[in-house]
Amino acid sequence: MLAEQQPLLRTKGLTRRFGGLVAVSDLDLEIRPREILGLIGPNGAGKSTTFNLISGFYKPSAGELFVFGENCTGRSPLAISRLGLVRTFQHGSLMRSMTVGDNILLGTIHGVRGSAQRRARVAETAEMLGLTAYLAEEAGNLPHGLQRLVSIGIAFAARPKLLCLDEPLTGLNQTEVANTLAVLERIRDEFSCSVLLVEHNMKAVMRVCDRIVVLHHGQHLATGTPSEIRADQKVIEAYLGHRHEH
Ligand SMILES: Nc1ncnc2c1ncn2[C@@H]1O[C@H](COP(=O)(O)OP(=O)(O)OP(=O)(O)O)[C@@H](O)[C@H]1O
Repeated sequence: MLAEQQPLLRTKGLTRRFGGLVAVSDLDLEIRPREILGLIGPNGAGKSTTFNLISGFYKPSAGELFVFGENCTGRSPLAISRLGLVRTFQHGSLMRSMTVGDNILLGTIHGVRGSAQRRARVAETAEMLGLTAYLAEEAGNLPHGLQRLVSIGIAFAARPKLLCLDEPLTGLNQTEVANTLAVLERIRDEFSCSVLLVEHNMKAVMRVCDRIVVLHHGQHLATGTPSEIRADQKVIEAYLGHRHEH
């Protein structure tokens, strides 16, 4: 198989139990180069657990995780991030009392050598996110939507090959959502970076994702393009028929 056709990430039978509860069960999924993959499902479906398993924050109870072809099962989050998989956190990952520029600089620490190169990376990242005018502002003073973009900026400053975003649209207004989706498309198209998007905003997921994986009760329910998922009877019954946005 040609390198560019290999999935960036693949799970095989990935399982995580918490006591008697199986939060993720026997999950096979793959993330391909240059795609935005949505991970959706009702509350408690296992999305966050999957996200934590993929980024190394949880160890699987069973199954395997391959990142860029390497077996990463049981590896630490730092070891996995050094391969080029970077994640954000549901409630943002920024330092409120630091400037936007210094926040983005944090994201360059492991991946970029030399202060001039780091400054250039911060400037390029800020430009890409539309944050150049705010570089000297304290991050905590920015509107919520811009703070969320700064969190993406910190993660993207490392120039990952796979960017994993945990509910990046929560609390954003329509303009901010549209803005963030445009950023995700640029990340995919201009930097050839894949994005894993865990998100409850279905309209946004349907608009921006190339493919979508649906979980239900910790199990894989469906995978497909947005139009395939919208038309999937199992998905409509389990999820899309109800309104689970929050
Ligand atoms: N650390 C934990 N300890 C015990 N149970 C957990 C833990 N994390 C998750 N669970 C349980 O695992 C199941 C899956 O939870 P998870 O948070 O992965 O779902 P989710 O799809 O992300 O939900 P939401 O949309 O509400 O964020 C739930 O029943 C949850 O209560």
